[in-house]
Amino acid sequence: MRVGRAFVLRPSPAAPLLRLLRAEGLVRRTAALAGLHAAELLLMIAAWALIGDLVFAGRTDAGWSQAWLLLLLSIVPCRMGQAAIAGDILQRAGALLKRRLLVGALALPGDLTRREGAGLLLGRVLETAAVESLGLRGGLVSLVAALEFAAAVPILALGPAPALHLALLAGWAALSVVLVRRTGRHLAAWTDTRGELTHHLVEAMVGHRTRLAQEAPERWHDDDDARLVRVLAREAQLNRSESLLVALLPRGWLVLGLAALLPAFVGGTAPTATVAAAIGGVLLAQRGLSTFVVGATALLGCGVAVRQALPMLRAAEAADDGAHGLMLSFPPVPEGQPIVVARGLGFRYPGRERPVLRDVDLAIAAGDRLLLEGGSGGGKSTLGALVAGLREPTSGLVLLAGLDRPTLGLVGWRRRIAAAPQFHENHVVTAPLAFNLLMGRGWPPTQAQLAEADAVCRELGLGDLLERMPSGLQQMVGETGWQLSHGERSRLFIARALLQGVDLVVLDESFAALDPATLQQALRCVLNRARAVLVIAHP
Ligand SMILES: Nc1ncnc2c1ncn2[C@@H]1O[C@H](COP(=O)(O)OP(=O)(O)OP(=O)(O)O)[C@@H](O)[C@H]1O
Repeated sequence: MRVGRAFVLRPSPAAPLLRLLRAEGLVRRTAALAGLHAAELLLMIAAWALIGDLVFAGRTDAGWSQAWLLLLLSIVPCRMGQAAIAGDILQRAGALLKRRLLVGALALPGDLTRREGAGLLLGRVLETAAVESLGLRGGLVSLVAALEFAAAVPILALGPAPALHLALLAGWAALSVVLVRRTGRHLAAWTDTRGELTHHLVEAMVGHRTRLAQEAPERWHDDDDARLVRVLAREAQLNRSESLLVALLPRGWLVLGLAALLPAFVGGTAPTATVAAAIGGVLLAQRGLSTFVVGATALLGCGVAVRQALPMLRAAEAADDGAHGLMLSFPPVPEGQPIVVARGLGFRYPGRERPVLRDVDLAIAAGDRLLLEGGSGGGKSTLGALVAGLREPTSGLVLLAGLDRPTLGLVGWRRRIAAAPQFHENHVVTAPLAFNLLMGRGWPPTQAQLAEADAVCRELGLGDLLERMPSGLQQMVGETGWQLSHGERSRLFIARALLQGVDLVVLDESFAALDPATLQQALRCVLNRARAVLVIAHP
């Protein structure tokens, strides 16, 4: 069902980013900022050139001094404009970045979150704060440094040793790049070891109760010291590299730049005005280098953080691509009509030699009540995840109401099929019970949705629980709230899937924790309420 899609021309990967930046007015604002800074530099150079001319010509009358003052004063509005625009850019770009990261964090593929583990992902999220603070400021500061550097070049060209000065400046710029890259490597290594430490700590905390019960106390902190020593060693390397950058680059240039003027001083051949111009150029380039060190250090931090945030930014892009299902309408599939049709379906987990599923044909129609049984590890949950759109097949085709996944997008798929994954894959969010039940329907809920949630809970045998909870449906549940029992949680998961009002509900071992009488009651509720259901269970 990819008809027509092959003819859509894909824009370059930078195009969506540029579109976003344009939409936020960031390109225009950055150009305005660069313009104001260039104006400030020109005014400053003109002011100093004017005063230099006057002093060398011995003319110090009031008119010229007033012109000089006027030039200096015009710098003030330039500076004010720059500060206002820079603040505006930081605020807009920060908001844009936060939005993208939030979209991306929720759209991360399930396998990636599982593979990396909560700790490493938390580390990534924390690092992304640096993208905003360091990246944006670093970018603006580097822009200023580039302008100062560019302004120094023509001024040095006016001096008594233009070729020597420009060659030295080029060499020094090359050295700066080498030192910055070296610092970047140390920063990346330090960030990686720090991320591993965060991951280790989070894993230790998540598994805290198991470790208390199972692990010998003398082994609780086995690895901690070694990890900490590794982080500190990397940090020391980074500090040495940064010190060299900050101390050597601007000051080294000042010494070299002034030393290059010595022959002109000693020989006394060059006109004083050209020597003064060259000193001005050396000082301006030194200012550019100092600014560059600040900007480059910030940009390095940002680069490392972007590397961490990349999966989230990519996932945000994929979510944009997968959101076209929003534009389609989803009338319920009529009784007897196919909801899901799969042909030659296959799935192999990355890194595994053999596929878990091979050549599966499957058809589920509106009104069907299906039971999928099989031994442990046979691939039942994997098939359920493929049907629910939580995984994509490695071969074969799945159609949902006649459309394929690229056409519907994840959003469209979710509008037709709801899944209650296995217990260890499902989660009670720390929030009111009502939110946990209706999170698939948007928030805040209507009175009718709340009444429906209440009715489904009672049909599933959760009436007693609702009576016992002081705040009923508004009771906080989850890790730090009311602790639901195993059987209560599994019925919450069933209710959550039923309340999404979709064509097909996939329930993966959702009844395993229930006693026989409660199981019968829950099954009756599911059979009454679901338009079609696929139940996965052990024989
Ligand atoms: N992320 C993964 N990476 C590699 N292999 C996996 C992954 N998830 C599952 N498997 C393997 O795929 C096989 C099928 O798993 P699946 O969970 O689909 O089986 P199941 O029939 O639902 O099993 P059970 O009844 O025990 O829940 C198992 O051998 C499992 O170890």
